[in-house]
Amino acid sequence: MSVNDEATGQQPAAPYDSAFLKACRREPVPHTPVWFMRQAGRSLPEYRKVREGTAMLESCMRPDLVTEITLQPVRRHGVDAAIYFSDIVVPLKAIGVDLDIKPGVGPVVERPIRSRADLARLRDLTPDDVAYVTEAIGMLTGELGATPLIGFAGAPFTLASYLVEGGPSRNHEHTKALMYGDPELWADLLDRLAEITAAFLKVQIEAGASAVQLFDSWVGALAPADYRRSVLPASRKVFDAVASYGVPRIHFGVGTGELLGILGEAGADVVGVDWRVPLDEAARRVGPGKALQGNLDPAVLFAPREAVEAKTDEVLAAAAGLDGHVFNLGHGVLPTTDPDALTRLVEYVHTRTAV
Ligand SMILES: Cc1c2[nH]c(c1CCC(=O)O)Cc1[nH]c(c(CCC(=O)O)c1C)Cc1[nH]c(c(CCC(=O)O)c1C)Cc1[nH]c(c(C)c1CCC(=O)O)C2
Repeated sequence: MSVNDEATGQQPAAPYDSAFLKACRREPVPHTPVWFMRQAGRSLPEYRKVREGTAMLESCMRPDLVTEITLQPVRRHGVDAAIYFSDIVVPLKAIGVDLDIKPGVGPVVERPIRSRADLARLRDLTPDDVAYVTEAIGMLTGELGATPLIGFAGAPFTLASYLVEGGPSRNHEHTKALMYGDPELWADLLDRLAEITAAFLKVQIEAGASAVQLFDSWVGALAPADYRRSVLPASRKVFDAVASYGVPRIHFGVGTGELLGILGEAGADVVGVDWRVPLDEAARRVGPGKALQGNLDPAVLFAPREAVEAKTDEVLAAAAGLDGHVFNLGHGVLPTTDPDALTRLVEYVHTRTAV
């Protein structure tokens, strides 16, 4: 029996029939589905316990740990989807980029990529490079039963920002210097990253992921014209490469209010929205034919329960007229969030939206 059926004793239906995938396909749902970006991670004591003594990247390569950590938030919160436990830099590590994830800092790249010679170091990703992903997803889909698994990857711009800066960056100055200063090298770098990303998403879908999310977390740093010229072609290439599988494709970035219309053009079926733009306004900007995902401010979870419920009602009211809504936070779960507040939130959204 799968993790979510133990409570009900019901026979699992297929992930295809889940509220999450129905909402992504803009079909009627029994309740608004909920999952949280970064639901698997530091807000959970059981996560900290199993991660003890194992470095982040090493845990991503251990199918037993990946399976356990991915399942933890499904068991605890009853979310409508699992997200595969990994990190956006895992495929880069897999092709030999000398990087590490430093606790409290994020991904750090030993030798940043800033020249044509550096670019030559980014080789193709083959399924054999990430055999542990195929193995872990096989284990996971068995355990998850009817609960869908979301695969993910970092989008070319966000990956490039780590590779070019050499680590996390507030202003992305080296990244933008390359983008404006050597457009040809920039385009080749993003194209290379699009190929690696597409290959990584294909591995996850072929292993059993029911949907994929492309995280372009830092793309909100760009003006719309620069996004259109210098980033959109690479993101579109990723979405096109996985279109034929027919699994929903989600596209998310932070601070993308001014980009929402163009983000829609990259090809996703679902557009993720941070908390700065209400969902009804986001729907006008994205245009018809796409579901939306979001968008409660993750910091709201630090307020008393009544305030969380009031802010959740605002999100649900703005989502009322949408053609497909997946409830999520506007960005990842903050590490010091009370896990019980997340469990209550799932229950609250399910109750308020049950038909
Ligand atoms: C930009 C980005 C990264 N990684 C990711 C993004 C895009 C999402 C976003 O915008 O938040 C994506 C990511 N990273 C992780 C997941 C797991 C799945 C999930 O639960 O969402 C996902 C989807 C695990 C992780 N990735 C990381 C952790 C923390 C490491 C730990 O627990 O020791 C986890 C659980 C490390 C990481 N990796 C990265 C950062 C900024 C950090 C945090 C650094 C820190 O504060 O320690 C790069």
